[in-house]
Amino acid sequence: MERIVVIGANHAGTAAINTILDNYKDKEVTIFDSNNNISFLGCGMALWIGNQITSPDGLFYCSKEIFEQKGAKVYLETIVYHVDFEKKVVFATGKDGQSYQQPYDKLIIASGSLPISPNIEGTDLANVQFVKLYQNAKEVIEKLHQSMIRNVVVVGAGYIGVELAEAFNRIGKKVTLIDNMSTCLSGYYDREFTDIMSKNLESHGIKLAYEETVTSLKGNGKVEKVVTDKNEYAADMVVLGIGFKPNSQLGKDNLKLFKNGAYLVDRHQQTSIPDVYAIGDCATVFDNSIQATNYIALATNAVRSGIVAAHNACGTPLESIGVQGSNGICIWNLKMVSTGISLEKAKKLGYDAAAADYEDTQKPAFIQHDNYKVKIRIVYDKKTRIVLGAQMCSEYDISMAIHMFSLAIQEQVTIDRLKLTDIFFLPHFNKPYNYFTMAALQAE
Ligand SMILES: Cc1cc2nc3c(=O)[nH]c(=O)nc-3n(C[C@H](O)[C@H](O)[C@H](O)COP(=O)(O)OP(=O)(O)OC[C@H]3O[C@@H](n4cnc5c(N)ncnc54)[C@H](O)[C@@H]3O)c2cc1C
Ligand SMILES: NC(=O)c1ccc[n+]([C@@H]2O[C@H](COP(=O)([O-])OP(=O)(O)OC[C@H]3O[C@@H](n4cnc5c(N)ncnc54)[C@H](O)[C@@H]3O)[C@@H](O)[C@H]2O)c1
Repeated sequence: MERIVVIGANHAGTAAINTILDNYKDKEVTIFDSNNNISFLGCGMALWIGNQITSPDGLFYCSKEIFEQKGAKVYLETIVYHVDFEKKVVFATGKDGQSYQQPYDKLIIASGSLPISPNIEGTDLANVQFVKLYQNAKEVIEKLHQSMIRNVVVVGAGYIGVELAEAFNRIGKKVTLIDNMSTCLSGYYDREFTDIMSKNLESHGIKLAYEETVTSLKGNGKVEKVVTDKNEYAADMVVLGIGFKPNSQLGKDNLKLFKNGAYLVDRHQQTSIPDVYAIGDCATVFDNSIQATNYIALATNAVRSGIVAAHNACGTPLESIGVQGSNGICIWNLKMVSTGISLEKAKKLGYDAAAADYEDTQKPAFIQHDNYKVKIRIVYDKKTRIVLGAQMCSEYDISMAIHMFSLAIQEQVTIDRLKLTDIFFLPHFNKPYNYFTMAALQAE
């Protein structure tokens, strides 16, 4: 039987493993993961901390037992410390000190990402928290129950930081949100959108500290304050959410790497060494919005890349169709979704880019209930007319709408083709002149 070894069994690894076990019965699958749990949905962390869900049970969708029932060998709490890419052998050590030398015919690396730690004094103080694993969330919740934690400082106003700022505020904590950029969510939206989110955060009592760089964390055993280049903030707990870096420790000396250290992979998820695949947060993606290799750490990319690698590793050629970094966030019922690149990012990348903006209510004025304003921006290249990105914001659930733009970017559709796209009208749902059409018609 062909031997397939998978290193890492979280979202990317789990997708690859289930695809193999469900579709290819003639493979011998061996799985190593250093954690004691798998498939933890990090996105549930803020809901759990903010008491919007009362238990973490629903935040797992797979387990060691499920893999074993499907015939795999699973070693949890087992760290892979070396791979001999020549001899095709994986070396690992279990929590009990047991060592493993596992030969492979095909190797899938799904070693994910690691939280970026700011290089400042005081990160080792008690109550300074990273938030990536189930254990991190559990520890935060236990501390919130045990000790008097009043002031929480969240460093990083990206997706994790904004979601956790809301979560701590929901349970009555005084929250300060710090970011070294001039706004929140700057990696995903233009200012016209992030200012709406900032107003939303402030209106709920979050103190915003943008364009500030944390220089040290102070305290005596436990953290007591955060010092930035401009201010000082009292802190009984500090949460660090300043981004992830790819975890490419195992193959960095043998496999070709992207500029940020992620494993460079082709459209089959294959690395620079044949029969070695990399998926999820440790690997690059093909970004359709810029038609180039990129790094976008999202569970959605992790899952799709896992499926693609599994089929290729089992001999079924399958090409990734690329991604456009579609994402969404919902903070006190303000929903924002985006795909592709923002106008600011497009210009920084040298595109002759423009934005077609529109704002309107979802339904005709004669509908007096559940009729919210929707703000939309379509970013396009003035030269090629191709859609580069889109952003939407509303209290209305616009999550389905962004998928249309995701597909448009994937298929390299021009904004002119969008102008007359067939979009139905029914007053219960939308307007005859809906905001997609009206925005596209604004294009210069
Ligand atoms: C708080 C939070 C909220 C998030 N919310 C969202 C969201 O709403 N939507 C979204 O799309 N994405 C979200 N993400 C991002 C998403 O969680 C990641 O993109 C996803 O986890 C990537 O999956 P992965 O399997 O590639 O990597 P990881 O989840 O990092 O898993 C890597 C696995 O490999 C194992 N491993 C690593 N090295 C070794 C080794 N040497 N030996 C053995 N095992 C090893 C680790 O134990 C781990 O289980 C969120 C992330 C966080 C932290
Ligand atoms: N809803 C979602 O789709 C969702 C939710 C959570 C996480 N995620 C993903 O998980 C990954 C990690 O999320 P994240 O929020 O950690 O990363 P992020 O990249 O979304 O945000 C990091 C933030 O930290 C800021 N920052 C960086 N260095 C800093 C410093 N030294 N001081 C202060 N601020 C600093 C950045 O400006 C940025 O705003 C991302 O890929 C994100 O897309 C997605």
